[in-house]
Amino acid sequence: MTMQIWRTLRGVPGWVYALVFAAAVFFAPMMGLDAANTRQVQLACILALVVSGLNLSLGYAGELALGQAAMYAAGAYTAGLLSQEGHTDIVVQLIAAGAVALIVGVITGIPGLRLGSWSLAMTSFFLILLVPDILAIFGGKTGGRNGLSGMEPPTFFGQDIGTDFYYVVAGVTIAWFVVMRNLVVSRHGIAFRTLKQSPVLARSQGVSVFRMKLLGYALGAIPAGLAGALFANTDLFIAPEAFGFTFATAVLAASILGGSASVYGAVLGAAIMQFGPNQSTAFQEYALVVYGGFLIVGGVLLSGGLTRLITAGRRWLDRKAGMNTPPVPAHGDPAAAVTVDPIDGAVLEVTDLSKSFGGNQALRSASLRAEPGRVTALIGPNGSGKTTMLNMICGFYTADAGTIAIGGTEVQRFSSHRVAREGVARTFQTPNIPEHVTVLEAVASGRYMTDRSSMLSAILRLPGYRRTARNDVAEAERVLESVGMSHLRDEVATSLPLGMRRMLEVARAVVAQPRVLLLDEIASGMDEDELVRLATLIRALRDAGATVLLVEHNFRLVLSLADTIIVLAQGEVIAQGPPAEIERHPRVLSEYLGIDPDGPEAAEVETLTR
Ligand SMILES: Nc1ncnc2c1ncn2[C@@H]1O[C@H](COP(=O)(O)OP(=O)(O)OP(=O)(O)O)[C@@H](O)[C@H]1O
Repeated sequence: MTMQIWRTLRGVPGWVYALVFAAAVFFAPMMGLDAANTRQVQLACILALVVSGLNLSLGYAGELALGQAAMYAAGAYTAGLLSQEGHTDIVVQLIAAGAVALIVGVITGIPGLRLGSWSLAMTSFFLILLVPDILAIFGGKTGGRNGLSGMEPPTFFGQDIGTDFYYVVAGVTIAWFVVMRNLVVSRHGIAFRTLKQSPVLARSQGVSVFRMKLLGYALGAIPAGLAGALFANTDLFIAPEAFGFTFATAVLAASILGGSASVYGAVLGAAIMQFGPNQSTAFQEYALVVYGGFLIVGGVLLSGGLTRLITAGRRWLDRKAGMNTPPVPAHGDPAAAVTVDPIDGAVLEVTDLSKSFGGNQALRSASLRAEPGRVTALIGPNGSGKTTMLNMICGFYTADAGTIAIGGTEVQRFSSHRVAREGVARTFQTPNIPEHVTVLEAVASGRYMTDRSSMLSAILRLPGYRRTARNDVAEAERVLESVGMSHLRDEVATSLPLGMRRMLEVARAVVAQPRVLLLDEIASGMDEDELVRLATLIRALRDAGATVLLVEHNFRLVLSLADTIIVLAQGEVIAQGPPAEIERHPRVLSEYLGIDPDGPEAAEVETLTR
């Protein structure tokens, strides 16, 4: 019975719950909520806005930045000063506050992000410490440490808002959360998560890490600015203490406690904070201690905050209700034909490439050429430089000497996201898949550079975005079908077994319609069926016109797939040619396979590979 109710509840789309909750918050005063609690909900909404900004930059873009308190101050003082000057319209104040906060975010974010590592955390931390001093310097206008008073009550197109101000706060908060939700579920949101987990993967998909992190931080400034304007109009008085270090810690604690990688975590964290410690005046003295406690509970004990706990509970109930389908082997005939749209492959030409790491010469004047419509395999013993070669083609390392050309364009000086934009897609030796995304989302994320669509169009759900999102899903479903994994589309991608995670990586690279496809040891961990599927897909890609460069230890697979084999040993190309030639090459037999070229084993290799 209980499980039946659970199944029914799970059948209701998630947005319905969000809508009901939003309506309950919006209409709370009409439904009889008293004035004191209405004020608490209003303050919780304002805090939730600030926390959501931190979630965008910390939880999604992976950058610990505490500057939200400063942007909150920027928004509040912008609204306050406008109000003093007689500009009481709340719409004007909100727009101005959001814009000023955005400018503060961009200006303070650039140096912090340029320096990399912990720099943004440090610069944003100092920004908070500077807020009271900056306000004191402009004391004539801001009232300095005494605070800014003399604000006029807010108006809406000339009408006094009065006690209806609550609806403005609730309305702005709900609107922002819709915007944020639209953003995080879009391809840009997945790109943020990818970036957080693996900047290397994000770059390989054409994402500019600096630009994206700045965008996350700067976008997070907007709700903080809006919250500032709303806060300033709540009591028509603001003072520097409201925006200091204690507030910044409260925001961080709420974010971590609620779950920073979650839209709803911001609401949950802010609500707990507002209805818990913030309500009591006796608590002020111990504020930092309590926030520290929340940080420990949220960050260390819960790891992922309360939303993660809720998700785990939901999964547990799903399992109890028999709703979880455990990953099962791939569906369908592994050898079934796969159709791939024609691909405009590009010639990959590497000439005299050298690279050393300290005294270790990983590549010595190595050259290779991979052509469209052909599978070129790169083989060699462990440590011979194969992965280094792929990493250099992708722009992860700079060359000591030599050139790399894709379709005639020299790319050896390009940053890795620019190489990706030239049409290079790759898989990784250790599968690199963002956490908490579904199989379908993970595969579709490979299309980030295909059919580009702006963040604004994603936020506003414009027709262009809807079309791109539809194409992303259709294309990802099609490729998943061809690798027999379409039934796993809604599984958590990282929960798949190794062979399937590798296949997922191949699918993710394929949806990008790459002109050059680099596959790094994808066969290890795959079972026989998966190997057949993989071979079928690679042949289909080749026949569609892609340039495939395959780094592989599975010699049998290499011999059955490759048109040309290039053999590396100690960073040097020691042999290249068609499979029939390579399998008899004495140096390949002795250095790669460790077989005496004249012994009986050499003949065995030939029969094995027939
Ligand atoms: N980032 C790095 N820093 C220092 N040395 C490196 C780095 N990357 C590779 N090397 C060294 O370069 C040499 C070539 O390594 P690489 O990983 O390219 O070989 P590989 O042929 O791909 O080996 P495997 O088959 O084991 O993956 C090795 O000696 C390795 O230790």
